[in-house]
Amino acid sequence: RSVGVIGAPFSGGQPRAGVERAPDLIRAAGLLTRLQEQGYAVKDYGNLQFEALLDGLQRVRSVGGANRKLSEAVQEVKRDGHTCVMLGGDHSLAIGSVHGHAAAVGDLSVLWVDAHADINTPLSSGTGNIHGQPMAYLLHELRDQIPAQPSFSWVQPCVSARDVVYIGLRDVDPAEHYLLKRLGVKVFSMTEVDQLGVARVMEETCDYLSDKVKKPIHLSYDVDAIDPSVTPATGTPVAGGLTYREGVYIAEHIAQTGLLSAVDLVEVNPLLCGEAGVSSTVSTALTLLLACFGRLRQG
Ligand SMILES: N[C@@]1(C(=O)O)CN(C[C@@H]2CCCCN2)C[C@@H]1CCC[B-](O)(O)O
Ligand SMILES: [Mn+2]
Ligand SMILES: [Mn+2]
Repeated sequence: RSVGVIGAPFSGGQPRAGVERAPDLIRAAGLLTRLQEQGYAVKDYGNLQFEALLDGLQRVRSVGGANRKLSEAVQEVKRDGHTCVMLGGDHSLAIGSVHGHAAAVGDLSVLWVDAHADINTPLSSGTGNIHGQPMAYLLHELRDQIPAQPSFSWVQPCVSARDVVYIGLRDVDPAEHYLLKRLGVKVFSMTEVDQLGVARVMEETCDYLSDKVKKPIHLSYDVDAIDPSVTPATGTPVAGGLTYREGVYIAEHIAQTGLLSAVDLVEVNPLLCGEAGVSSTVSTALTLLLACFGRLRQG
C-alpha cells in the first residue's frame, strides 16, 4: 500500500491562469500526512518543471511537451510500484497521465468523472482548448481524427472506447455527443445520476468495467464534476453537479474495488473566486483523494 504523488503545475490546456497553483495548495491542505495516517507509504515526486507557455498557434507545443514529461513521470511512479496521484493542472494533463499509466501497466479502464466529456478532436473543438480534448488523443478508435501536431508525435492511443465510463456529464458539445454515441461509450450523465442514484451508477460502472477482465482503473477526476456551490474554484463551472456526498461516494466505491492504479485530480483554480470558495474547493479535492485511498465516513 504505497502512493506516489506527482505535481503537474500546468495551465496550458486552457486560457485561465491559476490552475498551476493547485498542486501545492492540495499538498498544503495535508494530502501526504493524511494518506500516511491512512496507512500508506507516501513518496512525493515533487512538481514537474515545465517550460514557459508558448502563445497562440505554438501553444500546442507546450501541451505536448508537458504531457510527454508527465507520461515519463507516471511511468516511473508505476515502475516504483505505487498507486499514482497526479495533481493538476488542467485536464489536458490526462493525455500524459493515462499514456504513462498504460505504458507501465498495459490495458486499463478509465473512469472519467467530469461535467464535460473532454473528447473533442483538434478539428471538432469550438474553443481550441486542449483540456477539452484529452480523451480524443487517448482512444484507439479516434486515432485517424487526430492530425499530426508538433510535440505530439510521441502520443500513441492506448485506451479502447469499451474500457471507458463517464460520470457527471452535463455540458457536452454536439460533436462530442456524436462521438460518444458512435463509439458506444458508457455514459452516466447527471440525468442517469438523478434517475438511478449514485449507488446504482457505481454498481453498474463496476460491473461494466470488470465484466470481461478486471483491469487496473485510471480515475480521472475533474473537480468541476462536483456542483459549483461546493467547488466554485474551477475554470468551467456548470450548474447541477454532483453533491459533495455523491462525489465522495464515487471515490469510496472505487477504493473498495482494490483496482485503483492511478488517479488525476484536476482543474482546481484558486484565482477564480474568493477565499471561502477556494477553501471549499481545495478541501473537497483533498477529501475526494482521501476517499480514493480508503477513508470512510463511518470512520
Ligand atoms: N467542451 C468544451 C471545450 O472547450 O472543448 C466547451 N466547454 C465550455 C462551453 C461553454 C459554452 C457552453 C458549452 N460549453 C468547456 C469544455 C472543455 C472543458 C474542459 B474540462 O477539463 O474542464 O472538462
Ligand atoms: Mn475535464
Ligand atoms: Mn470539466
